[in-house]
Amino acid sequence: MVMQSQNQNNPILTNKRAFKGIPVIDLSCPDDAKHLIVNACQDYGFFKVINHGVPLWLVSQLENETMGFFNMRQSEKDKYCPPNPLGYRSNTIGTNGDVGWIEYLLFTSNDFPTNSKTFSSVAKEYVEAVRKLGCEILELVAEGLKIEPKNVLSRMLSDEKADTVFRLNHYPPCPDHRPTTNGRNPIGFGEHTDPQLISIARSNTTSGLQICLSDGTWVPVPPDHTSFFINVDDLLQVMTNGRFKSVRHRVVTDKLKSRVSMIYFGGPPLMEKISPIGSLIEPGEESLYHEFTWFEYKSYGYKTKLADDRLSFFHKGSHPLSEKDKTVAKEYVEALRKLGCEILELVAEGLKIEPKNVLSRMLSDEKADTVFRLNHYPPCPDHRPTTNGRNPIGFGEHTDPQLISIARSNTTSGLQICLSDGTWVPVPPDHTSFFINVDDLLQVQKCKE
Ligand SMILES: C=C1C[C@]23C[C@@]1(O)CC[C@H]2[C@@]12CC[C@H](O)[C@@](C)(C(=O)O1)[C@H]2[C@@H]3C(=O)O
Ligand SMILES: O=C(O)CCC(=O)C(=O)O
Ligand SMILES: [Fe+2]
Repeated sequence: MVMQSQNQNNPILTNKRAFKGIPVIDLSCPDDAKHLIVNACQDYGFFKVINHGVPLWLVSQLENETMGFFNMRQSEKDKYCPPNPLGYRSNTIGTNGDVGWIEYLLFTSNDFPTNSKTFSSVAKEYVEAVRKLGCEILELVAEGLKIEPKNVLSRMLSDEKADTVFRLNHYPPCPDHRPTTNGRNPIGFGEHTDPQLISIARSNTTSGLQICLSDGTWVPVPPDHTSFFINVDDLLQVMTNGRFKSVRHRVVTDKLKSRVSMIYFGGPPLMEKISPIGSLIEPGEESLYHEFTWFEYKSYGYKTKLADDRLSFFHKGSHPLSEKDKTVAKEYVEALRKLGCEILELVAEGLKIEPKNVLSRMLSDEKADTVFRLNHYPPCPDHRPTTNGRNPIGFGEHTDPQLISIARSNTTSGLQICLSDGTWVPVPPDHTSFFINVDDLLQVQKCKE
């Protein structure tokens, strides 16, 4: 029997001739660098910089402090795990069910609460140094693209309200290193693009990072602990009207060595409006993206799963509803919102709480955070019950996080609810009625009474 080695499965080799390696940009020659950077951003959305000016002692000091933190006992590290996605976390990435063989510290601008004063101040100094490097690179991008003024991109990172994220990742050696069913090593950080403008990453000497080329093949990035790797992120793809590619990347684990990476994500101020830069829209071309604020993009993006294509939601050609359908949807949502208010007023009256609009006002507020969802569950041909004896799942069990949800379905059954004793009961469909769910916030409101 011939055993297939992992490399034989690996599409990188089939494409080896086409890919010439990760572009290396020497920042000590800015005149060459600006053109090379533009090419790299167009071809791969990824490149490495050398002679970057960030002191290596600062980089090593931060790596030492970082390992000092991750080497602490689990119970100590768990103390830095606040109820939001910032701070220390292990195994979970984001808040939407993604997991990885990883532990990390996640910080937002200028605030690096850690176990030691030295660690926090070294992190601060490091972020300031890489932010400057980010500005330098974005100015070279502007020069290379001939866009004026040359700080049009970099000013978003230097703005005092810039929304910076800083992340320290630790991927411990992964002992159970059997390749998964698709022949790949277990995942440390699943495939994704970074939502910001640019990301600046430095790792230790352990490999694992891979980037996805435009033809869909994945290539490993040879580690280089003295250099920085630069990613084009989603916003830069939008601002260049798709000329630059936001690079899809992932990290696979190593069986023996632990990997540490430190990544600065350069985001603009939350209220910054993002749209393609006029001079980059070629004659005869159209703006590919709707205008949005970074706040809107981030709020949407942080509700998605890691691997999702967040940009497609803001892509002009791909709005799922026609103009006519959008008007109908708007009218429908407005009618349901009114129904929701009426029900919440009846709830207030029933509970004898005053004033009677105490709940309903939250839906009628002009800033109310409404979500509207249209689901389609195609017939599922492979309808063998799963191992637990149930039919295949269309939408897994959950509670809705809002105040109330108002649902209508066609005549196909499928919805089930869980009773307080844990039994599941089917909801007979009724396409002329609405079904009302008590959501998480209404449960909390009620407990407060
Ligand atoms: C699953 C997620 C984790 C993430 C927020 C998101 O909902 C989708 C984008 C993810 C990402 C990727 C780049 C950065 O590591 C990060 C901090 C970011 O800004 O977007 C993470 C988010 C996270 O880990 O919270
Ligand atoms: O660890 C790495 O090198 C990459 C991690 C990453 O992509 C991220 O933190 O967004
Ligand atoms: Fe990333």
